[in-house]
Amino acid sequence: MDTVVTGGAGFIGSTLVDRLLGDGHRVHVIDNFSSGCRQNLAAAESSDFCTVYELDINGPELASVMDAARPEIVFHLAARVGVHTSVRDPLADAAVNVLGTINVAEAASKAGVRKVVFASSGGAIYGNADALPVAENAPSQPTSPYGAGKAAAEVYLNTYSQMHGLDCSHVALSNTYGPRQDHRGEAGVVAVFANALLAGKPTRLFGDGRNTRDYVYVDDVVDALVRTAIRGRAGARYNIGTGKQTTDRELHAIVAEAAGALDAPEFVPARLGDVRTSALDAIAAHRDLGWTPRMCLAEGIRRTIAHISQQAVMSSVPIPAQGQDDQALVKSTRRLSLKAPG
Ligand SMILES: Nc1nc2c(ncn2[C@@H]2O[C@H](COP(=O)(O)OP(=O)(O)O[C@H]3O[C@H](CO)[C@@H](O)[C@H](O)[C@@H]3O)[C@@H](O)[C@H]2O)c(=O)[nH]1
Repeated sequence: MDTVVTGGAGFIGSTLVDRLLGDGHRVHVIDNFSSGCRQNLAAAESSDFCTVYELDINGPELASVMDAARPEIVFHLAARVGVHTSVRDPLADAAVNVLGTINVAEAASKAGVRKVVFASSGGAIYGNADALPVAENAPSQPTSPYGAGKAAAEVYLNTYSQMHGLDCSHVALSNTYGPRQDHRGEAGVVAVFANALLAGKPTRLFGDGRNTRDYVYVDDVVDALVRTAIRGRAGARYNIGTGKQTTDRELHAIVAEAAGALDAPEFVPARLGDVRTSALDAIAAHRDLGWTPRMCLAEGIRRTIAHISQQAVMSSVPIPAQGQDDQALVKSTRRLSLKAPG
C-alpha cells in the first residue's frame, strides 16, 4: 500500500516510516528538514520502497506530490513542535500547524486519499483538565497557541470530512519519548535530561518540579498510528497515553539513575504556556483499536539512554564520506496490502 508520512524525518515520523517499511508498505516521506534530520532516515533510504521529498507542507508542491503518489493513507505528523516556541511566535506556529494542515487536507482530498491520520496533542489541547486522566470528550481549553493550533487542525480536518468525505482520525499524543528524540529543541524533556546528564552538563526544572506528564514510548505511539490507519473511526480522536502521571522531579531521578549521573537539577521559574498536570485516558484506543501501551517508563528510558550512548560512540568513529542525494527518487512501484498489527 502507498502511504505518505509528513514529518517523516522527525523523531516519531521516522520511527513510523521504519515500521511501515518493515510491514512491506511503500512510504513517501515529506519533510522540509527544519527539525527532522536525514540521519533518522538512514535505514529507510536504503529501501527501494521509500521516497523522500524535501518540501514544506504549506507550499504549492505538496498537491503535485500527493497527486503523483496517490497514497491510500496519509499520516500527518509534520508540525512546529513546542509549546514555548508557539508562545514566542504564534503566527509561525499557526502557519505550519494550522495552514499547513489545511494544505494537507486540500491535497489529500484532491488525490482521493482513503484516510488521514493526524498527530494531535493530548498534552496541549485539553489544557488544565478538571480531572485526570482526561478522556476525549473533555473540553478543549488549550493554554498555548500550540494547543490551540492542534485543536484547530482537528476541526479543519473534520470540516474536510463534511465537505469532501475525507476520512480523518486524530491521535492525541501524550508526551512521547524514545530514541531519536531531538534534545536541541525546547520540548522533549527526556531527551534534554538524558543528553545533558550523559554529558555531565547541568539540568533545570521549571517551577517547583511538581508538574506532571504522561510519558509514552515512541514504539507504542507508532503502533497506535498504524492501528488508527486500519481501525480508526472517521472523525474520532484517540488519546494515546499511559494514564500515569510522573512529576518532573521523579522523571529527573529516573533519567539520572539510568544515566549513572547525579540527580541534582537546578530549579528555575515556571514557563508561560505549560500545563500544570497531564495524563490521558486511552479508553477509546483500547476499545476501537485494541491498543495498549507496552513499554514501562524505566525500561523505555534505559533504551533511550542506550541509544544516545551508542550514537555518541558511533559519531566518534570516523565514517567514510558518502554522497548524499537529496533529490526525490522513485525507486519502485510494488504494492502490498496493509497488515493488521498483531
Ligand atoms: N523541555 C524541557 N522541559 C523541562 C525541563 N525541565 C523540566 N521540564 C518539564 O518537563 C515537562 C515536559 O516538558 P516538554 O518535554 O518540553 O513537553 P511539553 O511542554 O509537555 O510538550 C510536549 O508534549 C506535548 C504532548 O503532551 C506535545 O504535544 C508537545 O509537542 C511537546 O512535545 C514540563 O513539565 C516541563 O516544565 C527542561 O529543561 N526542558
